[in-house]
Amino acid sequence: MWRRPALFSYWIPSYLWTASSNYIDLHVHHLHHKVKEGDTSKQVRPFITFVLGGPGSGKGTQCAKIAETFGFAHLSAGELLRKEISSGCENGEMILDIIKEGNIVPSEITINLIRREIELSENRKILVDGFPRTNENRIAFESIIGVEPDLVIFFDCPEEEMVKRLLSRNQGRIDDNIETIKKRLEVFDKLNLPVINYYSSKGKLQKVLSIYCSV
Ligand SMILES: Nc1ncnc2c1ncn2[C@@H]1O[C@H](COP(=O)(O)OP(=O)(O)O)[C@@H](O)[C@H]1O
Ligand SMILES: O=c1ccn([C@@H]2O[C@H](COP(=O)(O)OP(=O)(O)O)[C@@H](O)[C@H]2O)c(=O)[nH]1
Repeated sequence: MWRRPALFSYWIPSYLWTASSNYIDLHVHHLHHKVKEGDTSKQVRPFITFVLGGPGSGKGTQCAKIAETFGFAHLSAGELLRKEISSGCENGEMILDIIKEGNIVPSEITINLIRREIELSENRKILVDGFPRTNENRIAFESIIGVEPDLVIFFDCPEEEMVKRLLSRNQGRIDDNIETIKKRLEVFDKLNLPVINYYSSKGKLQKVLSIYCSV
């Protein structure tokens, strides 16, 4: 999909995360071959960061902070799917039924939404929040988009804390009820943890303890 530029003209950073009692500080440890400030060429391969974690672990909250602090574009897969539902498009009803049950939307639908956003964005530093949810999602992304993520951040959070946060999220979400939350937690354990383990084995995973993050 993107022409890989001669030599590496995209970011290959290594991040150092420091967790302390009530905040997380993200330090750029060193940067090699940094994309020049203001380089918005769509020909440059984007620097892709996947942000994973259980439901309510704080992915959206922390992505907003990372995006603001470090100038990333923030694409939330769940938000893109919810927009599809409210747009009344042909897949809307099917997506709604799947989200209500805490299940996973077919890869092709989610990936097409993510791809469209990446293509529309001038920003070459992209945070993909809440995707991939399954190994099947991951493999489909690699095959359709043709790239692997440069970095994967995992917000690790105790289950009881996630439940507490989701029940007080108060955003009127159809899936923030105890029955659907139980299902989402099961799906996370069964399908998303293997993705997290996969990226850990590839040396791409940065684990952050969510209880030490500030809102
Ligand atoms: N570190 C935190 N401490 C307490 N509450 C938090 C924290 N991070 C997020 N929250 C709250 O928990 C809820 C879920 O967070 P959110 O970022 O939406 O999670 P996710 O995107 O992983 O589902 C939100 O109401 C948010 O304000
Ligand atoms: O790649 C994705 C991302 C989200 N979802 C669906 O959208 C819901 C909400 O996801 P989101 O990331 O917004 O919230 P979280 O469950 O992490 O709180 C999930 O339970 C899934 O049903 C999906 O099917 N594929």
